[in-house]
Amino acid sequence: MHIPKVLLVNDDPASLLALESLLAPHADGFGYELVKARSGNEALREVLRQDFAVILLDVDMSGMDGFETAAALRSHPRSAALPVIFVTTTDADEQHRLRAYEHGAADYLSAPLVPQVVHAKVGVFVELIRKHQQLQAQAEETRRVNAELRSQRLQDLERANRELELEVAERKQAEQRAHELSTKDALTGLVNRRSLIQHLEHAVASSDRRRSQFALLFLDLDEFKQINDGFGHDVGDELLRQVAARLSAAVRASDVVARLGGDEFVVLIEGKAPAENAARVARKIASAHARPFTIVEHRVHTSTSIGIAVYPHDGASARALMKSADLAMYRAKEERKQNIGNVGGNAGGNAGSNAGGKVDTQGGNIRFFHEEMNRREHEREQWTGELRHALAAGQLDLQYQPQVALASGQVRGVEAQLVWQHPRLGRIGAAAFLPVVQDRGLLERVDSWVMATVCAQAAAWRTGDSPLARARVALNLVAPALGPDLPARLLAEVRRHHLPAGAIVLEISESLLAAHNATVEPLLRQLQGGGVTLALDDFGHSGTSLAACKKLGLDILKIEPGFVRNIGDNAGGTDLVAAIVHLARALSMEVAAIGVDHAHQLAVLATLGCDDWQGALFSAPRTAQELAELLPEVLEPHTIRH
Ligand SMILES: Nc1nc2c(ncn2[C@@H]2O[C@H](COP(=O)(O)OP(=O)(O)OP(=O)(O)O)[C@@H](O)[C@H]2O)c(=O)[nH]1
Repeated sequence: MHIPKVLLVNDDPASLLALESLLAPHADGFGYELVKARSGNEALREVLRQDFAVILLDVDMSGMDGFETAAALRSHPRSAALPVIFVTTTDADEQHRLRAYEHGAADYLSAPLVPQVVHAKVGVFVELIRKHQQLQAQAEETRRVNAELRSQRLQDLERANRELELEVAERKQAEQRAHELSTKDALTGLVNRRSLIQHLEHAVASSDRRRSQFALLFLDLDEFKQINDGFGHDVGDELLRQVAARLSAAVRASDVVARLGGDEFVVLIEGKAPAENAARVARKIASAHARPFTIVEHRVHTSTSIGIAVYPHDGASARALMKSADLAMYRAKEERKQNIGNVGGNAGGNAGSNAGGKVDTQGGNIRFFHEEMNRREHEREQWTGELRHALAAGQLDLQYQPQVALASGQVRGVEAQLVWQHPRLGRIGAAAFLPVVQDRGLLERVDSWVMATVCAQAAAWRTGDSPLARARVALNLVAPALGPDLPARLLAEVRRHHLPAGAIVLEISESLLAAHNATVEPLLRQLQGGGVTLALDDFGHSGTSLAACKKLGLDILKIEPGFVRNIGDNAGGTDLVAAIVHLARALSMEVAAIGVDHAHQLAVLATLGCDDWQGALFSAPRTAQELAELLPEVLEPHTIRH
């Protein structure tokens, strides 16, 4: 607390000293300080500098008198409330006294000054300021304490909040852990048996609601026990983990992969065509197992037996379906064992096979619970195996069907068609095996062979004096999609054989375009940039719009045989072909008709302004050898017979 101060103002030094002397003993005793000012202005300066409890102001000062000084003090906010005691040495009248009060006097003293009176009056104000200071100090303390309490409370709240958040997070983590423990397999992180049953029951309910199907794959590693025994349990564990990873990589994110325990796994496949998808996934899994696993310094070979059951055919409940899939897996395992027995009794198993003598089962055996599906799967496997063999054994060949210009009757080109000299079935076309063989890698290898053979043949015709020296050669692909590397593969063959632009035509099916419009466009541009002509095969077969043909910038449109067959019928078949020719013209595309077997069809096509045609009426597809033998007779300008 500050020591209270009392300001004495008088322009007469003697009076000022007298007043000071009068107050000094009291100031010492009462604990306040005296400050002197010798004019009104000096008093004003002092009150701006320091705080006073009271001011004793002489009224009769020369220059600025006491009243003027008081008025100035009142006008300043800092001193407006400062109590003023007027002091006068003259014997003031009542008028004078009133004037003083009008100027805001707190009190009035006139000569002769009685010390006790002056002490008492000054003491009141000093006491007042002391009380005021005390109150201020208390208020300050209260504010400080309040602020402290607030901040303390805030800190307490924040701490409590943090503790609460931590507890919530810990509880959540614990719940998550508990959930994982109850739903996940600890070794592999896959869905566990308990959770799989729930997934299955859910799948059953949703399948019943939608009247849809779903498939269950039951997998068991072959001779896993021997791996455990041969390499140790830790290697066995790591193998299970790696198998889990390969399984997860082989399926879509929406499929459920579970470990039942031991070396048993289950994959649940929902969505469209679950049986077909299951077979595909099973093959993918089997081939994923065909690659060895690297565990520490070991290269471990394994394979898996897979049983497939489809809901609701093969089981009316989750458990019944599991049983069927398990049974199918068991049969797959039995078959495998029999095969191994047949191959040479290498029942030494994987540990033995890891040492070198593994019986190649393509990574596993797959068996449907349902016999019909098994039959189909078996058929598919057989065709795939035979085609793989056919490619290696040179059983594949190409036949060429001439394409004739309608206006001139000249052979403009040939369309290469894949044929297979099948050892059992004789010569068969690609249509016989394409729907069955789904091994995309194999089909792409067949395409590579077709591209290389067609380009080599085209080059051979061009170098000799063959009537086909200027013919363009069209080829068809067997793979179900235009892979991103297809242009590079085909153009490499074109360049290898020094074929000029326009020598090779790639026939693209409507289905090939339909599925991949956005990704296909740049591939088509790349092919055209490399001099390959593009034809849309079998137009009208699956409803490609002409606008799409225009957008894709195709060069030739081949009208499918079904339309050609209907030429001349009474149901507007001719009009339909006329409309197609007309629209193709409008899009600046060449038009060719396929499957022209009768002269009347040819006559109509001629009147419609079709560019080329191809069909039995001119020639069936023939091998290059056969074509050469038939030359020149077949390749003479053709005469249209009406
Ligand atoms: N490393 C490891 N082994 C396990 C685990 N759980 C079970 N096993 C072993 O896995 C083996 C399962 O063997 P089976 O599937 O019955 O037999 P297999 O040797 O695979 O023979 P087949 O299935 O008939 O080809 C047993 O030897 C179990 O001891 C595990 O968590 N880790």
